[in-house]
Amino acid sequence: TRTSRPQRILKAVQRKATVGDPQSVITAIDHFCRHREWAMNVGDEKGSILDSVVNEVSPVTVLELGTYCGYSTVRIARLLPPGACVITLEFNPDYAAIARQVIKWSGLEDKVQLVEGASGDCIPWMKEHFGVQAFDLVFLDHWKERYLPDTKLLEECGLIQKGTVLLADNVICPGTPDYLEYVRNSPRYNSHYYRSHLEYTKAEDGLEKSVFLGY
Ligand SMILES: O=C(NCCO)c1cc(-c2ccc(F)cc2)cc(O)c1O
Ligand SMILES: [Mg+2]
Repeated sequence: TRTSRPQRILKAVQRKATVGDPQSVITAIDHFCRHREWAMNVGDEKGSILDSVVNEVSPVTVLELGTYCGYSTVRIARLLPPGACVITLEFNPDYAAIARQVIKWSGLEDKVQLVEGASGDCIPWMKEHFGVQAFDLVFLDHWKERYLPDTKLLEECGLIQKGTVLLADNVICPGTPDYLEYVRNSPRYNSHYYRSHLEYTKAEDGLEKSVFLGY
């Protein structure tokens, strides 16, 4: 049977990127997805906004919801200082298997913990299992209907504390209307919309950054 799209993305990384060079992995995936086959990576345009938020927050612990092929995991991890790490959750085992290899090719495996499972099941175990107090940055990029319930679950588990920054992909396309309404109307969040485009296209999309103000 045919290879999968994630397998073809990994092949492009292995053909075009240099082992241990995260930027070359990012460039190889963006080139493949722009010129060969579209895929749902955050991409270079929104990726630059992600970079600027990571640099502004200088997080010690990052939670990424939705790994896919590991493109944004590599973007985030390449900016982290020694001792900082990103925990990334992926429900789909085929995506997780490819992401592990992409992350390894980039040489950033020491800064990444990839967890396979459903966010709703894994989040309640984060504190106990990973010794996490609270996340400094959460990048939401998984099933769009899970953004709001998982944000509420993170609040209930005490994994979001005063100053925690939530950065959500795809708030326009495919769209996360209930999540947007919540963070924009809640007195406990300060929200800002970064207007951009759906990865590798001219369609509008954007990132919503929401800072938790505490209770
Ligand atoms: O579903 C998504 N992510 C979770 C996967 O487990 C996702 C989808 C799309 C997209 C797809 C189809 C289309 F027509 C437009 C957008 C884009 C993204 O950036 C995404 O993150
Ligand atoms: Mg996305």
